[in-house]
Amino acid sequence: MRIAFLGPHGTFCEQALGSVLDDFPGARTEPAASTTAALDALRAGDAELACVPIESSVEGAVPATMDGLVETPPVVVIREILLPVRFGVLVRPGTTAADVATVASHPHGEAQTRRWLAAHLPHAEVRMTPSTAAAAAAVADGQVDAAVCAPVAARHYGLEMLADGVHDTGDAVTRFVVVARADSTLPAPTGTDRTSIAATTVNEPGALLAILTEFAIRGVDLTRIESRPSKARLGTYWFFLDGAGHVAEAAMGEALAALHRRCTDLRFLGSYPRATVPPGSTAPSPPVAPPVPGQTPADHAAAAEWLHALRSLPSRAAAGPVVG
Ligand SMILES: O=C(O)C(=O)Cc1ccccc1
Repeated sequence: MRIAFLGPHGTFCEQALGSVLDDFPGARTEPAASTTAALDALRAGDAELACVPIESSVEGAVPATMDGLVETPPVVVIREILLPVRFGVLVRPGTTAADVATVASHPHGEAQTRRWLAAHLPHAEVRMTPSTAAAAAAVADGQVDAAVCAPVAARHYGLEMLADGVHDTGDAVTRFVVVARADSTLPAPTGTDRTSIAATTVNEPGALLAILTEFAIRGVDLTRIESRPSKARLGTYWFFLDGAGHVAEAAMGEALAALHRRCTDLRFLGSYPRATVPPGSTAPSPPVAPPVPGQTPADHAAAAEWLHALRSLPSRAAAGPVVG
């Protein structure tokens, strides 16, 4: 099995994937030049899975991933990974801060170190690269003077650390997803799962509220909401929603069925185990709402059983029209 990931070697994405690789025995990891390229490799059949960053606790969504998830042919998330991130500034050996005229990073790397860069390298021009490790490679090639990236990139590209721990906000966590083609198998429910969808709806007052209500009335804890342009015309959007639960469970399944009746387009983007921050990190895991009384899986099962019993009562043919 081939797993494409946001490369080159030395990205946070590679670290995230490495942390779950034992669960994909025999997998071969293959660096892709960008998030879009990793998802394209998956869709083209050049990889069976793709691992890409989807959001960070500091900078929010990774737009290329959100957009890539709703392209066709359809893909689904089968796994999420939470990785605490720490940034360093890497340079060619012997470079001092005074020598740094250009510094490169992934947009999320720049966003998470903006204040540090303004304070310590105020005259450096900041350039964007498809990944933090691509920035490190550009330093090694002499295209830029410094990279904001994972400290581990130093040994991949023969660089040295000019400064470590340069992030503006401590305890930053990035969420990565492992994505498969939609015709592959669905992860079995674990009891602590997350389901992702993307929906479009008509433009009328209350349309989004109606979508949210389908989850609320079934006690589904929504864990994320994002919107992205549909790209068809200005003012039309995909709404991306994540909720606690698995499509195989009654509450989530019924909510999705209701959305199918209500939305102009609905994409199922996967049900997969909810990740926590790895042990040893001081960063907190995402919050989880307690179950709503009357809406637990056991409550749904009891209600379904009751309905099934009602429907199993012997039925009588309806009386025909009275003639004469
Ligand atoms: O570029 C990388 O190394 C990535 O994996 C994407 C990213 C960039 C910045 C913070 C977290 C993840």
